[in-house]
Amino acid sequence: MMKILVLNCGSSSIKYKLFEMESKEVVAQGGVEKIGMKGSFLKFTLPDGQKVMLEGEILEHRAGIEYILGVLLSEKYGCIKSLDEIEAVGHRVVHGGERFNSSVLITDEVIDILNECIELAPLHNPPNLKGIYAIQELMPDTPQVSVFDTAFHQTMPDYAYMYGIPYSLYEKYGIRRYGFHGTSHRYVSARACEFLGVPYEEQRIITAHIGNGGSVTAIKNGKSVDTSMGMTPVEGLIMGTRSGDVDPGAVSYIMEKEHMGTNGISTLLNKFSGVLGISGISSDMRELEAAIKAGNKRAMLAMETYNYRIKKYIGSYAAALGGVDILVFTGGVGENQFVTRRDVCKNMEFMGIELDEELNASVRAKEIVISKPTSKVKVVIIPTDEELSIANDTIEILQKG
Ligand SMILES: Nc1ncnc2c1ncn2[C@@H]1O[C@H](COP(=O)(O)OP(=O)(O)O)[C@@H](O)[C@H]1O
Ligand SMILES: CC(=O)OP(=O)(O)O
Ligand SMILES: [Mg+2]
Repeated sequence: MMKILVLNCGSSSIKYKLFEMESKEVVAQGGVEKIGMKGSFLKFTLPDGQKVMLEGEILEHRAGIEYILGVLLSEKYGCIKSLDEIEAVGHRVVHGGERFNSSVLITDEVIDILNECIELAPLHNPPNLKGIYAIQELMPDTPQVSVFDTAFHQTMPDYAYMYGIPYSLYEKYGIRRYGFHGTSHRYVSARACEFLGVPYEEQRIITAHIGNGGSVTAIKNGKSVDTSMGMTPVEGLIMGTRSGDVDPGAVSYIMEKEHMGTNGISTLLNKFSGVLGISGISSDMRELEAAIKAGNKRAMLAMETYNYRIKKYIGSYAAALGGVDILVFTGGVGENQFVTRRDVCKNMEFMGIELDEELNASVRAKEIVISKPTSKVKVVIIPTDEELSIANDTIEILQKG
């Protein structure tokens, strides 16, 4: 029985899923949170759905992974007898720069390149690398695979990824659009075509991955041709705590007025902006909805701004693609929150989008068509599964040898 461990190592957290690959079943899942902080813990879900939380002093990523492996092996909560049962480990790696257009087996050379990519993603790549190093130490004979957020978007044409700044900055520092969430955009777009029974290589698809972070991607004939996130995951949509598009002139103005340095402005735009920043309430759409119901005006404004930005990206990508065949909603918000889907699709009949509003309001988190039969654009919900996609890539790379 072939098992694959998938790891998503963030700055202070590690999420994991262990897959049984014959059945594609998740046999264990959970995560470590608050690494290096007070009150760190490991939380996981047992096969019967029961949640368990174990506190522990988890000072760094290696300790977190050791803790996870310990639980997988434990008599009480475990599901494996030996680490040898884990055939390979697949990692979510955020930034692969221009060097990777698909998933790869991790070698010393790959690790060197990942280290070079740290400059492009200082918040994301270092913890990803820590996870890779920890597995090298704890399971030295187990192959590891790196699955990049950026890889799927490497097919973008140059005119879509260039910024309007001096070309020398692209040459010197690689400043360009890279795009993220590629594993999700690739998975849901392909899955939508399977579900609808149409050939992936012949569709114009817009995928809206709307979770805590969010991005919209234009996909033509199976290839990403544009995406809303940029050199970093802060561009594009308004997100839970990230600003999305802001006039660069406003950024330098804020820095001057508020006496902010580069760290200050980065924290402001990444952690205190977006839905949280506008509403002053929360980054979580469920809490925003509750506040709207209670009559909070700024919560309402945050929601409208958020939905409007998604609509604008869909309109611009329809232009980029020369029309749309399929519109996919995914991610925590895209799958669950019907209000966002409804408002984004409102008054879009001119471009062939006719949402079945009643159906839309009654469904969540399952594969379903939510457009009317007469709608030229098929609007679908496809729950994303980045971890399964990473596990599938990992197996594929192993089998290629
Ligand atoms: N039932 C729901 N209704 C509305 N929004 C939801 C619901 N469940 C989750 N969300 C939203 O989805 C977000 C998490 O999305 P997710 O894709 O899981 O994020 P990430 O993977 O980036 O952490 C939450 O912050 C919340 O705003
Ligand atoms: C890369 C990235 O932005 O990921 P997330 O939106 O899941 O935080
Ligand atoms: Mg996400």
